[in-house]
Amino acid sequence: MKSQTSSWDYARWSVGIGLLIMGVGLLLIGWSDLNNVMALWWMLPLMSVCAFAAASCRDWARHAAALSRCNAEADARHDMRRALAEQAARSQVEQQQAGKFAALEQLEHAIRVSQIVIWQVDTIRQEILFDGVHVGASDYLPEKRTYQGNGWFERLHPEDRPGVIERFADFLKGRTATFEHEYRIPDERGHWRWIISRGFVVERTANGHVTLAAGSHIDIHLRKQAQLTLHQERSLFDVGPVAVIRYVLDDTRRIDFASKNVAKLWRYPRNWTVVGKSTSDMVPEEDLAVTRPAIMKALSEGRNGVERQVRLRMGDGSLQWFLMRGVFEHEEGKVFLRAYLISIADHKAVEVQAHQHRARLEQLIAQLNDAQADGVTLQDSSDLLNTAANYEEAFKVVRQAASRLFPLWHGSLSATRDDGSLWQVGQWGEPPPLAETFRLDQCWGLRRGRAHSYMGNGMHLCCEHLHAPLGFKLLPYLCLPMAANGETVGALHLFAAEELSTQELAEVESRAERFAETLKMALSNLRLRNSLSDRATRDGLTGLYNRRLLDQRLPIEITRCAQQQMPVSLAMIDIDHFKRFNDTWGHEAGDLVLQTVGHLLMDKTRVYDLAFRYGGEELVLVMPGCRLDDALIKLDQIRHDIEALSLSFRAEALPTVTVSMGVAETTGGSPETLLRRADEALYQAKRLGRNRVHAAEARQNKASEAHMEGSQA
Ligand SMILES: Nc1nc2c(ncn2[C@@H]2O[C@H](COP(=O)(O)OP(=O)(O)OP(=O)(O)O)[C@@H](O)[C@H]2O)c(=O)[nH]1
Repeated sequence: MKSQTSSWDYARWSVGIGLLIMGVGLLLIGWSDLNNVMALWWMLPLMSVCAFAAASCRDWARHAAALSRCNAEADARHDMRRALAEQAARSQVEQQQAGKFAALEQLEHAIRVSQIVIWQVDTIRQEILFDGVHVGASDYLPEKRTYQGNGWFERLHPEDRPGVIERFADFLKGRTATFEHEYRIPDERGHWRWIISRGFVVERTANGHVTLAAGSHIDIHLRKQAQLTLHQERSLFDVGPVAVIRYVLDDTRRIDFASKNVAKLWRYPRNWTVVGKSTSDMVPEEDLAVTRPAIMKALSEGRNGVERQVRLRMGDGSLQWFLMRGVFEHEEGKVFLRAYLISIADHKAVEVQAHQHRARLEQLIAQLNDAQADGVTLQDSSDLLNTAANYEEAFKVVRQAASRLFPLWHGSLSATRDDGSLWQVGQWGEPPPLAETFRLDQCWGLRRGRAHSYMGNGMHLCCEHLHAPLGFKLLPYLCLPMAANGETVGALHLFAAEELSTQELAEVESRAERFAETLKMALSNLRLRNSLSDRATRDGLTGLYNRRLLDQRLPIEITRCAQQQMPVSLAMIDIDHFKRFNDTWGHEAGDLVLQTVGHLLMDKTRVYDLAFRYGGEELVLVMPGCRLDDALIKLDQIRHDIEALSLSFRAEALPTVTVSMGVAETTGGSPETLLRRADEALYQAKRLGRNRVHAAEARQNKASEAHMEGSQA
């Protein structure tokens, strides 16, 4: 300390002051008085004492001053300390207060940020005070609001309000220790938001009734929405349209999980379960063959899942389309497929419908194109038919046009004869066995005067001119009558090569009617022309072709058949003992016999065969394409039929009429030789006893033919 004085200082001060007093004493008494020098010796302690005293006095003074200063300083320090203490105390209070304020601010901030609303209920005042950030969607507004009475509850969602009121009443009446409930309140925009409200008791009466309670609201909207969505999704899988199954991707394909709704959705009994079954039990084999490789491919490519359309077997046995979204799950070294399945039956039905519409449209376009092509074909056919000289030419045109118009159909053309019956002009493809001649009433189309369609399903009548053998499966066919100028001129017959629908048959019928329309005028013209020509070519008594026509036609038929490597057989027919008959029964009766035999010949022979009156009672039958053996059989039948005739003239029975026949065959030989050989054979038949058929032998034929042709040359 600077103010402290050491005893050494006192000593220094004492010596100094003593020396000073002694000097002053010497000056006063003078150096001359050395007697008094001794006196100085005693003055020394005195001076020292004086100096000491002086020094002490100075120290005392200094001490006193220092003490005084110290006291003052001490007082000052005390004051300062007190002031500092007071200051510190004040600061502490201030700090405490400041801390409190900061904490409150932080709390308030935290409340605002966390969207917590603090509430306080005063049951005595019947009011609820809210403090904090009002729950809102985006623009939060600080709110300090008091609701009186039920003002707050009226803001709640109507569905939640009764529950909240009930629970809050329980809480206020002390029935529950705390209040906790989730409900909806409106936000600033009027949208409902979920909150959770929790409360606790602050004060209560002696009987337990709450007088003051406090609590908080916390916005749980997002969580609640997520909860609701999850719940909805879960219920979707349990009662909704999506079925969930899981099965192991090994050879068993065993299903180990299924949602509750599977039985209902798949139309199985309520207690039925798919768990434990294999996917093979549910999916048809052909679908499995495609779906399984697709699933395994997706797995091998490391995908998370797979999406397929599959058909599942329903409880009622039907197959229904489903969209399957599968997710792979790996568990305990096994791979499972969790499949979410939703019916796409409606979608598929629409798809099928759309496909049908598209197909129908394409069909219509095709029909339009076909119709245009048909129009061209019909026009061409019409032109050609009008120039056809005879039925054969007409038939060629018809066959060609029909093959183009009805490529998958076989057919036949019939024409009307003078007696009203019909004969087959020709046929193409492979129609069922048909009568070569038939009556008009044997065809339903001709009978009714309109197209007759036969579906082969037992619903339609089959025409009699079809001679389908027993067990023959008759496919759909059409008969289209053709009438012109008030008379039937013929019929077009079309036979399907395969089963077809009613719709398809109707379409062909419509087209065939147009074809028949074109055809009928040509047939009518042809018939008229033929009738005029018949008068020049037919024998007036018998109706058979005359010899002039035989001379024209025989070479044509031989050449035509030879081109197709076919023979022509020719029969010369002569009525036995006709002279005698005439002589006995008269010439008119003889005419009747000739006429009857002529008609029988026309009736009993094919349409291709040509019967001529060669001269007198001699008739000739030309059978193109007919071998000698077949001709013999046919001729013998005719001979028999003639013999079986029972004729009467003027109510008088005529005797049995018999004929003799000689037949020869040629392939490309001359007409004259053929006629001659047939005549020779006839001669033989007469010679052998009549009423018989005699054939020129094949070898002899050849030799004789060669010889005769050689001699003619
Ligand atoms: N009624 C009728 N008789 C005819 C006609 N044309 C020919 N005749 C007769 O037919 C007869 C032919 O007789 P013949 O050639 O002698 O032969 P046949 O009496 O039939 O004796 P065979 O032929 O040997 O069995 C003659 O009496 C002719 O008058 C005809 O148009 N009408």
